[in-house]
Amino acid sequence: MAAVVLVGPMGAGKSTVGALLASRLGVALRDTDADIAAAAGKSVQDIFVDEGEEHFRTVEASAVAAALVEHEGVVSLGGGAVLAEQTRALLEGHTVVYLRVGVADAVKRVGLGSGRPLLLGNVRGRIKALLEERAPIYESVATLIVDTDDRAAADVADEIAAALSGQNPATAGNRN
Ligand SMILES: Nc1ncnc2c1ncn2[C@@H]1O[C@H](COP(=O)(O)OP(=O)(O)OP(=O)(O)O)[C@@H](O)[C@H]1O
Ligand SMILES: O=C(O)C1=C[C@@H](O)[C@@H](O)[C@H](O)C1
Ligand SMILES: [Mg+2]
Repeated sequence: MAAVVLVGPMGAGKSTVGALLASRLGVALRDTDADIAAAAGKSVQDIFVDEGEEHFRTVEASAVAAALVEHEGVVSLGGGAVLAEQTRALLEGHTVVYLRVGVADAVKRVGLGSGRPLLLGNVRGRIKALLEERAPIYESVATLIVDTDDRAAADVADEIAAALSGQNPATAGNRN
């Protein structure tokens, strides 16, 4: 079973913080976007273009279910993985960290949005809408919420590692 699961929108830093956190905890990172791309033999973006978002979400739900059971380290989910009811149910009982990010920082971090099919055409507008729509969903699955705006990824990873080891109980355990 996964030790800790990272959720949050595109640009929150799930993959980046996930790698740093895994190294602090001495475990491996499993990133479900990477799993899906490896299994399909093509990028997430190409899966969206060739097979469509609905197909991607079906594959994603299976990839997340497998990762949560099989992987004992850090699991970083794709930004939209929590849209699946099955995934939200599977997250119950896990330590789930919501990496929160505001529109400005998310836009800065994703740049032109390359490789992120849902941002094509209007990066800022799409990010703003996705953050608004999804914030309550991320909050509902989170056992810990960590703000990432104006912070280095290493600092975010340090806070999570400290909270997990019980050094910072004030920020731990705030499941909504
Ligand atoms: N706290 C941070 N401060 C500054 N830059 C960051 C921070 N976290 C991540 N980044 C940068 O932002 C970009 C996006 O980060 P990352 O790919 O980890 O996001 P993600 O949450 O995994 O997004 P996606 O849902 O698209 O997979 C990367 O270039 C990364 O280096
Ligand atoms: O927020 C989203 O819906 C997505 C985020 C990425 O991690 C990828 O899973 C894909 O680009 C979709
Ligand atoms: Mg990622």
